[in-house]
Order: sequence, then structure tokens, then C-alpha cells
Amino acid sequence: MDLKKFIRDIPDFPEKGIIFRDITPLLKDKNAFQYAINEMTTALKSIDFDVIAAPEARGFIFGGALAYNLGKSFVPIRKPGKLPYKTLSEKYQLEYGTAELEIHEDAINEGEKVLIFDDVLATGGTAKTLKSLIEKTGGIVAGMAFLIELTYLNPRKLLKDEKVISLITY
Ligand SMILES: O=P(O)(O)OC[C@H]1O[C@H](OP(=O)(O)OP(=O)(O)O)[C@H](O)[C@@H]1O
Ligand SMILES: Nc1ncnc2[nH]cnc12
Repeated sequence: MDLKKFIRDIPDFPEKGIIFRDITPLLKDKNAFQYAINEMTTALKSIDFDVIAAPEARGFIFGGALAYNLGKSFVPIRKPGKLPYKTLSEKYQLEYGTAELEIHEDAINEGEKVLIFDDVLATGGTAKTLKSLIEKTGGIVAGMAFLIELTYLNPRKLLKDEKVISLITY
């Protein structure tokens, strides 16, 4: 199945000059959604890890399904003020502005192998921040996987030495 057919390009969203890759048509089509989850599930079998960590909001949609499929636990990384226990937090830049993410300080056990999942790898700013937060908790990043990679933004420049998987590239 050509998954790109289910990604809609929205020019100038949320700012002028950005081509937003909208995943909602893929989510709307049950066969495409299931195919994407199954393809990613297969791809992730090549990585040895214990836990999937994913950021709010779009990362949760796929991260939870993948963790269930692979029999792994799931760690939510959230926008500020949403997690109820003690948190570690980092501010960062993404393709369209600045943002901040938080993780519970006890979310990951010392030495646990973590797979980062997100829907889009754009500049790599979010992924780099996720890695840093996970390492602060004592976790080890075993790999990173994305539904979509925007190669024209050179995200892998920020992710040297990481194992990176993506299903759809632009
Ligand atoms: O590689 P980067 O340039 O950092 O961009 C990628 C991030 O941007 C989007 O998240 P956004 O913060 O827009 O959140 P959302 O999932 O809540 O829409 C996307 O879901 C990734 O997390
Ligand atoms: N161009 C883009 N489309 C969708 N999500 C994104 N996150 C960062 N850049 C994005």
C-alpha cells in the first residue's frame, strides 16, 4: 500500500512557508491505519527495546498501538502541566516555533532500553529533546521510529549515531 496517498499536504499551516503533512486521512481509513501500524510493528522487531516513549499528541496515537502490538510498556511525554507527579522538563525548537515537553522522573527504570516513536520527524528538535529527557531518567535510547520523515529539513544531522526508522519520506 502506498501510505503517501493518505497524507494530505496543507500549505502555509500553521505558518506561511510550512507544508503541513496531515495524517488525519490515514487515521480515517481503517485499512491504511492498520497497515501503517503493522508495517511499523514489523520494522521495530529489528530493534531490542523494553519501552516505547512517545510525545503528546500525535505520537500517542501510534505509540500506544505499537506498544500494545509488541507487548511493550508505554511512557507518555507530555506538554507542560499535564503530568501529575514530579517531572523533568525541556524547552526546544521545532519546525514552527518553540515548545516544551515533560516526563515523570520515575517513568523509566535505570538502564531500560527505550524506543522513541513520533508521527513526524521534521527538524529533529523534538526527537533530540525526547532523547535528552529519557537519558535524564536513566533510560538508554535504543532507537527512534517515525511514520513520516521530512528529509529536506536534514533532521538526521541532529540525530547522529541514532538508529532511525521512517516509513514515509519526503
Ligand atoms: O522534528 P520537529 O521539527 O521537532 O517536529 C516534529 C514534531 O512536530 C509535531 O508535534 P507538535 O509539537 O506540533 O504537536 P502535536 O503532536 O500535539 O500536534 C510532530 O508531532 C512532532 O512531534
Ligand atoms: N511539516 C509538518 N507537518 C506535520 N507535522 C509537523 N511537525 C513538524 N513539522 C511538521
